Amino acid sequence: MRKPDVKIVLLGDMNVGKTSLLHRYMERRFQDTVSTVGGAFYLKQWRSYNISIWDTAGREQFHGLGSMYCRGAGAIILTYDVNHLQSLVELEDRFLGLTDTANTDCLFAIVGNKLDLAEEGAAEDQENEQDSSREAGGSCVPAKVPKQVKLEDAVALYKKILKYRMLDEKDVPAAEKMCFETSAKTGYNVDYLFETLFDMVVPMILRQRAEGPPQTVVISDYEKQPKQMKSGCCA
Ligand SMILES: Nc1nc2c(ncn2[C@@H]2O[C@H](COP(=O)(O)OP(=O)(O)OP(=O)(O)O)[C@@H](O)[C@H]2O)c(=O)[nH]1
Ligand SMILES: [Mg+2]
Repeated sequence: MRKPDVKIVLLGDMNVGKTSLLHRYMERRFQDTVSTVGGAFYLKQWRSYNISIWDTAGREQFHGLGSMYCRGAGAIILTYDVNHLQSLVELEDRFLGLTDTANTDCLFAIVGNKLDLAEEGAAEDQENEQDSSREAGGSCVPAKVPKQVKLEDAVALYKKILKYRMLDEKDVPAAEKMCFETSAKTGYNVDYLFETLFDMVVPMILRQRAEGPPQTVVISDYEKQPKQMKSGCCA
């Protein structure tokens, strides 16, 4: 298997559409999903770089695995549902702590998915909506509901994340650049989300290559690893 140059992880509550976003990007379609068990990963070649993208389970029972998936991540996509405020709240309450194991220069994107179901999203559907509604199985169009989460709420969370990670706003990409609204169903903004992040992680890869492999072993990191990791899991 090709060795990934960088790791990107999708985190967020169950049902927000993490798996659907990845399917839309990797397989170019919207299809039925089942709630993810544990996690799964895709390998994407972007220019000459290999990027692993990890899909995680939002269900509470898999919560303990989250920090393991985030270990060494170069970017984390915190995903919520624009029509479900609690899913944004959960990002701060339940998921942010899992990112402690990510790289110190890890990038954060905050993504509000299911924009097609929100009233404000109606005008933003892309030309591939026609295709996706056919794939989704017919003419039944779900009723639109007022959008519960505003983009400014996501921007506020991004700023909280910077505080939590003790980062200065001037050293990281601006909040407005890192907060996205998407629809896995219509494809709206999905390529833009992933490809913006890919472009941003390339300099990290180049920096790592220039520095070469780490010369030291951090014993405390080793001790924190779950026992099963010692026998060759690929995370
Ligand atoms: N209308 C609409 N439905 C979506 C969208 N994205 C996902 N869904 C639906 O929402 C449900 C959950 O989607 P998943 O992608 O399985 O959600 P998940 O975040 O991976 O959930 P877990 O694996 O349980 O953490 C499915 O019924 C999807 O078809 C979207 O952009 N628009
Ligand atoms: Mg899933």
